[in-house]
Amino acid sequence: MEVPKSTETRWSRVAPSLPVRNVQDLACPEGLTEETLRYIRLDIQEDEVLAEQYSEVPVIDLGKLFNPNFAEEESARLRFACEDWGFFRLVNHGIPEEIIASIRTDIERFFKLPLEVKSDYSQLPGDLQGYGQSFVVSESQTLDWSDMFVIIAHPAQARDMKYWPVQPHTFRKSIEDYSSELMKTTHSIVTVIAKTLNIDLELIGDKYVCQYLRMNYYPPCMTMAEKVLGFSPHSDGSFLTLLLEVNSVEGLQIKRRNAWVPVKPNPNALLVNVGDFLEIMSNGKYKSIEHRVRINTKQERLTLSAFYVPSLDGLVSPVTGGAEEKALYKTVGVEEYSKLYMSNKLDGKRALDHAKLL
Ligand SMILES: O=C(O)CCC(=O)C(=O)O
Ligand SMILES: [Fe+2]
Repeated sequence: MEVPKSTETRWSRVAPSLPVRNVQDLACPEGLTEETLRYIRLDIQEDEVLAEQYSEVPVIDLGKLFNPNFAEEESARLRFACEDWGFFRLVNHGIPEEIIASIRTDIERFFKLPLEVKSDYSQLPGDLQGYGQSFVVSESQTLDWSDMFVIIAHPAQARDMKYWPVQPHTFRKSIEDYSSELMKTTHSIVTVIAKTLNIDLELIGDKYVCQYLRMNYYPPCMTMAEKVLGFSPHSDGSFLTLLLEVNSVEGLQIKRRNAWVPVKPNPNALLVNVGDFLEIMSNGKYKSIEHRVRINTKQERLTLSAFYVPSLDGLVSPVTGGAEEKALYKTVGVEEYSKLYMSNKLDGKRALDHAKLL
């Protein structure tokens, strides 16, 4: 897969950084201060939370997708998951346990480093790479009760990176190992997705060339957990996203039939979701679903999201099944769409709504 060299610098124009406070450093105050009060959200949707649907997120077994005895049935389940939920749990994903264990440990260690050390990482060259305050966030995220560290980790691009974080000292290896394993897993899923949509794999080939790893840290908040959000409601501006729950503290909720469904962490699985570009390409058959993160009163939540994004030069068009199926989306330029996604010019709508044909 070709990865355009210019991607890194162009991203800084697509997604300029907004200054945000380091939330972990606010140190879960016992009382409210002026600084923490600004995180109180008046817009937390009071939609129903359906805790009883907790365990219903579809589970897909990657092994079965490639086992001739089960492939047909499992692919049908995958199709249902993408159509009806936009999310699924991936079990039997094939990533060696040691690799997952190392990345988990290193992410935990990373967020425990003193603020000065982590902040140094925000000065690293490479635009889409940085920690906390100086890093790219969209306008709606400036009030999020969380910190993040993002790194471009597509193996081909990562090799060109000259400066890697040196603490924890195994960080680079953990990231590289996880990243390349995950790339293989993603390729397998995409192969099946292409089949279920009856789309030539070649047509999808350039839709998941860039992999961005984003480590999320959601500090607990004793005094006002109910009033803050770790991550504002959003759908992902990716083709596909694969989430690893670094620890098992809950918080993620997904929108389903106008209610929020909490997702129970599963240490042995990944959580996969359809992103905006896949919704467009599937002409709306597969859904890029809104999700958000709530905050815990006592425990920190740690996750690692991997976003698979098309090359900035590319275009994404809806693929229709023939003359009788009308296109419901415009063809979008990836760069232009990403700019819109990151901007605050969405008038309360999602970027995806701008891609829909009326
Ligand atoms: O941390 C989570 O559970 C969700 C993160 C997420 O939605 C994202 O990174 O886009
Ligand atoms: Fe997300």
